[in-house]
Amino acid sequence: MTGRSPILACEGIERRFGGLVAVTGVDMHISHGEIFGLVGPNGSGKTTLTNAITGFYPPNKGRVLLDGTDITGMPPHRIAAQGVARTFQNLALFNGLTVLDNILLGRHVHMRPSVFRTALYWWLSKPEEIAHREAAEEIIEFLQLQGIRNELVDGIPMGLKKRVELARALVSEPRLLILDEPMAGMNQEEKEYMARFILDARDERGVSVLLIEHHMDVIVGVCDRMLALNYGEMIGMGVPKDVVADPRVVEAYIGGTHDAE
Ligand SMILES: Nc1ncnc2c1ncn2[C@@H]1O[C@H](COP(=O)(O)OP(=O)(O)OP(=O)(O)O)[C@@H](O)[C@H]1O
Repeated sequence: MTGRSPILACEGIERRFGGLVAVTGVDMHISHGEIFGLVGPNGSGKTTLTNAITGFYPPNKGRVLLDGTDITGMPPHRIAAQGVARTFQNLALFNGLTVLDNILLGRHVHMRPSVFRTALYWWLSKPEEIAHREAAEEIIEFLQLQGIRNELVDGIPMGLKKRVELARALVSEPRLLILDEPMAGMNQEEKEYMARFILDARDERGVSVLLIEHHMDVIVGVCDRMLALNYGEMIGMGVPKDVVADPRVVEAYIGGTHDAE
């Protein structure tokens, strides 16, 4: 590990919206193979930091480095092409398409434009499209989605929708996977499944993970290190069991709208 750049480094990140400072002074890094948690009460800047990393809202100050390469201010599609995949807090699946087709869309970063245009309809016709389908099938098996692969996403339960989103992110073969509240609205059993899949993605597929999550039991159980934000500022970083016991973090959660479960 010595001498190797972290998969992600954020240096002095600040993002403002008009007069509102949504995130400021964020310095953090994620090592290769690490599962890194990001917590904070509502409005503390978690999504803004994620958007600064992924190019949706570039930072006003600071730098974002991916495996040592400065990606600050690159448009989201170029950052995705560099190997950064994300899932969204509010699901971003395509209703009217099947589970398989939604997952196949995650291959777009590997498709030539002409292939992408026709992928959903003609993917059986060429070796390249067959390779994309094989990648999708492999992820379907990995995430145990075989039983619903041909169902429309519209009708499947929320826990499975979240899993399909994870599948669509993983099928792009990312180096860094950013998961924005992948367990929101899940029951205990679904949460345990999702936690297992995240660990397996790291262990078996070598993906590094930035995990935004309100469920502290998940953060403590799954993450190697974590960062806590409050009002856009860092209030704790380190090993989860220490950070969640930090009085500033406890206070932020008691004062906020989320319970530290
Ligand atoms: N596009 C935007 N325009 C204006 N203000 C914004 C924008 N995005 C976020 N904010 C503000 O920035 C602050 C941080 O919001 P952000 O969504 O990053 O917090 P969060 O920690 O992700 O919250 P939640 O847990 O509710 O998702 C909030 O005050 C929010 O209102």
